[in-house]
Amino acid sequence: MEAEFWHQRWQSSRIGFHRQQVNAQLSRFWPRLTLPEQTEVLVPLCGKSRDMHWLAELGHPVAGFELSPLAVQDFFAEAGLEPESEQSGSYRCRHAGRIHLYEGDFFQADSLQRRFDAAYDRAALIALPEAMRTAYVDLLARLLNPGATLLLITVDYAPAQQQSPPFAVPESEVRRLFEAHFSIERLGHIEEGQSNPRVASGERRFFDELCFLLRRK
Ligand SMILES: C[S@@+](CC[C@H](N)C(=O)[O-])C[C@H]1O[C@@H](n2cnc3c(N)ncnc32)[C@H](O)[C@@H]1O
Repeated sequence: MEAEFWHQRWQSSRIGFHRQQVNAQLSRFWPRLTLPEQTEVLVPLCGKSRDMHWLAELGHPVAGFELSPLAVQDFFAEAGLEPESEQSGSYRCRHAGRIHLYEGDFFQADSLQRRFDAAYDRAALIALPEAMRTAYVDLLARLLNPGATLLLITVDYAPAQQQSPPFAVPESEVRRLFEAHFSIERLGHIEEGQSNPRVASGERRFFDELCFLLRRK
């Protein structure tokens, strides 16, 4: 999607992807990664996700990347935090406690010359249209050290829509995109069923949330 699409979504508060609760598959499966608490976690396309507070509370430094200044501002304000701010390469970096949010285009992240041993993607890959996904995966492969782990959460639903996010990214697509650079294990699968309004209305046949553990080769 174009940057303007996301800026408009934040400006008009059309952020249906944002959750008040920590993602259930994150809290269930993160312990499987058995990461030392000092391991910094890369969170691409982070929005104002509360999952970042959860990771920081475990002791992890967190490096989030987010296009929207409004999202970054809200993230800290809603937590009652007053971040410090500094320029870091082409990014404005706002940080408080263990959490650093890099404001700008994640696709420029190479320029920081940073590498990570862990990453968390919830609603980042599925926010990108098909044409951008290979570039996203290639960038993740460059940013993650060999042996690094990525907890990836996607959605799969039918009938799939092609025009706007969230895009359906089934297991076959995850394997096609990542298998050159990562080993892949599917950890979990939540069927929203009738609790999803579009399934309940008959507009969609199913809506599932998938969770994968990927390890950089
Ligand atoms: C679907 S939302 C998911 C946000 C977050 N991961 C969550 O779980 O709530 C996608 C987010 O990515 C941001 N975004 C989109 N393209 C981006 C880019 N190129 N660089 C950084 N952030 C981007 C959008 O502004 C939006 O906040």
